[in-house]
Amino acid sequence: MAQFEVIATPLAGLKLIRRRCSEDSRGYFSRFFCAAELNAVGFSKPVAQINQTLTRRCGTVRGLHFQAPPHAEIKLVSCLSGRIFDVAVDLRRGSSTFLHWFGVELSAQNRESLLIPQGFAHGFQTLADDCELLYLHSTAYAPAAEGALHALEPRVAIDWPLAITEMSERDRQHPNLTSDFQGIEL
Ligand SMILES: Cc1cn([C@H]2C[C@H](O)[C@@H](COP(=O)(O)OP(=O)(O)O[C@H]3O[C@@H](C)C(=O)[C@@H](O)[C@H]3O)O2)c(=O)[nH]c1=O
Repeated sequence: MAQFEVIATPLAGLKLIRRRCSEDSRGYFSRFFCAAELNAVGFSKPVAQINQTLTRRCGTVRGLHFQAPPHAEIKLVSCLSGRIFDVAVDLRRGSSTFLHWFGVELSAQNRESLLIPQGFAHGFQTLADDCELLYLHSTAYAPAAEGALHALEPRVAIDWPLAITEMSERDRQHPNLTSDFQGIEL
């Protein structure tokens, strides 16, 4: 039996993954990652790195981040405690949804993850204090390949659910996109 329900989003290749779970009086069992099943729906490379973050304050935004080719990466983003509004932005050159964004609530309770293909920027806003995230990446961290968009980039115009309470100094400094930005050639 499939362990994941795979839900399409309006952005081709970007998928919401709902983990099934079996419960009994002790609690529950839920498969978190399965190479065979998730390869087939877009996590088509081995996991190269797993990262964990804790974000203390409700309303904090992290992102929007991506890695440029040849270090472009697939990410599976999950929220292990708390609630977040998770966002992916299509940066693929020539995409019919170029610069469109998709946002969804991820939480420990809904057991949903966002499977983000190469060519997308990613960010999130915490909807509660003390949000813990787990990221599975297909590519190792490559600081020289890091790219970013400002969370308030006007050409993307993300409708963040809450007032932004905190951002990193680095994320505050990202410049707006220039009018000639054509996206990422994968
Ligand atoms: C992203 C990353 C950062 N670092 C280092 C760099 C820095 O010293 C410290 C904190 O990095 P940052 O401030 O960039 O962390 P953060 O702003 O949380 O970055 C994350 O944001 C979200 C939205 C994502 O999608 C993630 O992939 C990642 O880019 O950790 C690693 O060692 N490995 C990594 O994979």
